[in-house]
Amino acid sequence: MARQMKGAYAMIKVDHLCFSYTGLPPYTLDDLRLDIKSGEYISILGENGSGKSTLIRLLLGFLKPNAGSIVVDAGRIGYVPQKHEANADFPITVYEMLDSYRRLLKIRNRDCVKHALEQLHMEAFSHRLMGTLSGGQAQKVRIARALMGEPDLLVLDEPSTGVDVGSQHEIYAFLKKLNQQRGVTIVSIEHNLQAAMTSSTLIYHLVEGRGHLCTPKQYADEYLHSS
Ligand SMILES: Nc1ncnc2c1ncn2[C@@H]1O[C@H](COP(=O)(O)OP(=O)(O)OP(=O)(O)O)[C@@H](O)[C@H]1O
Repeated sequence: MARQMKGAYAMIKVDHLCFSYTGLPPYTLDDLRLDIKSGEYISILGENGSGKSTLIRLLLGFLKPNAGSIVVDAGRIGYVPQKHEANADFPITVYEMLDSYRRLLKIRNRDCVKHALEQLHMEAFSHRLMGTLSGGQAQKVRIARALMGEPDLLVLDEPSTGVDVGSQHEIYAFLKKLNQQRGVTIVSIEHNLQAAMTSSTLIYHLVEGRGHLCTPKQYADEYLHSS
C-alpha cells in the first residue's frame, strides 16, 4: 500500500508538553517529550487518573497544551472512544450509524460502509439495531466506523473494556494485522496488559504526569519480572 511505500516518518511529535485542566501547575501532564514514527503500535499504560485520556484528547486536538507542543502529521485519524452506554436505546441500525458517519466524512463511495464491516467480519449485523449488540460486537462496529476513510492513524481508548475474552482476541489480532500488514499507526490506551505486551511495538508509561517510552520487553523486565 501507498502508506507502506512512503517509509516511516515522524508522525507524532510531543515537545515539552505541559497540561492541567486549570491551566496552572501542578500539571496533569508535565514536560512530556515523545517522538513516534509512522508504523508503530504504541500502548499507553498508567494508573487511573495518570493522564492517559488527557494525552489522547491533546493528540486529537480536543484540548490545547498550556506549554510546549503536540504535532500530529497524519492524513486521516480514526478514533475509537471508550465504550459508553449513552443513547443505547436509540433505534439506529449498524448500517445507518456507519452510513451517517460516511456522510459526515463526505465519503462518496457508499460501499465503504460494507467494506468497513467486512474487515471486522460484521457484515451480517448490518441491519441489527445498535442497542441489541453485545459488548464485543458493538466494539467491532465502533472500530469499523473508525476505519472508514482509511485512516493513517488509529487512536483507541481502552478497546477491550466491556468486551468478552473471545472478542478481545479477535480485536487485538485484527489491530495487530492492521498495523503490521497495512502499516496503520496505532495509539491505544490499555488496561489489558497482556494485549499491550503482545500487540504493541512500544509502550508509553505515564506515572505522576511524566512519560517513559520503552519496548514491551523493557517494560516487562522493569515492571513485571522485577518483583
Ligand atoms: N474535564 C476535566 N476537568 C478537570 N479535571 C479532569 C478532567 N478530566 C480529567 N481530569 C483529571 O485529570 C487527571 C487525569 O485524568 P485522565 O482521565 O486523563 O486519566 P486516565 O489515566 O485516563 O484515567 P483512567 O484510567 O481512570 O481512565 C485526573 O486527576 C482527572 O480527575
